[in-house]
Amino acid sequence: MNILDKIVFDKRKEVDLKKLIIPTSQLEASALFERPTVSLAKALANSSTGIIAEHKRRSPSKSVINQNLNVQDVAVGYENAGVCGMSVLTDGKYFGGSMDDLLLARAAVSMPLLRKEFIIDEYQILEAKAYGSDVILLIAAILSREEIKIYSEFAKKLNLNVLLEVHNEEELQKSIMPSLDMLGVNNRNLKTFEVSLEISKILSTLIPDEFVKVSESGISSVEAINDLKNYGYKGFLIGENFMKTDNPGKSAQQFIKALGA
Ligand SMILES: O=P(O)(O)OC[C@@H](O)[C@@H](O)c1c[nH]c2ccccc12
Repeated sequence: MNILDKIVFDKRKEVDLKKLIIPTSQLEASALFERPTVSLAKALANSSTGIIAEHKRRSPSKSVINQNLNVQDVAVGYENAGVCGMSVLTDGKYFGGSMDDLLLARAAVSMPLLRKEFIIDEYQILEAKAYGSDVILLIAAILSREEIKIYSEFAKKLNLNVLLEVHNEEELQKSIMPSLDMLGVNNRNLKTFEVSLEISKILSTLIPDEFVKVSESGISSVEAINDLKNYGYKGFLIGENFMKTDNPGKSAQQFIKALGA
């Protein structure tokens, strides 16, 4: 089993257990379930910087990144820096995140929040909404075209934006459908952890114009962003580069200033 298979194997067990503890009726009764969501796709389309900043304590590829921070401080720091939105890792076992991280971030900021998760069940989409998320991530590497269709349409009905993540041409071709808002190219192969920004460049021409293009992972310089902008990218998902510092908000602020946009 590769790491992605392991994550999905564990995730199925986790979701089955969660369903027994918190039924969907309870999720739907959450006060946040009625909250009007905000669109990350629109924020990116109207932005000249396009930064989506991530909260990530650790990862299977890097082990510990930063375990000493308060998620609310990070969220407020990112928002003050002027990012377009924040990605909050909610997987516990491999990334050290939690649903509480999402809830706490929601309580602290009003910018669009993306629930960064391995979604394999509609239950997790209801959960995302109930904990204050505006956007969900769907990962093409772990879903069939049919599942992507069902989950994205379900998310749209809940007024959530959908970011669909691909890593190669095959995943991209199988995923294109009108119920997606943003197409993200993950520069990191989730099976081998290899990172190359060339993936974003190669796949850029195959993404239809109606989708907001997002480049994800391994981005650590202003030059990389200016380069990717030439390939039509409007969104840039950055985690480690900010999270490895003592003050991710301040790092994001300096980064955005250096972008000069
Ligand atoms: O820390 P980085 O290299 O800037 O990457 C952020 C983000 O793209 C990465 O965390 C990510 C992209 N897709 C994912 C899917 C699951 C978990 C994590 C991810």
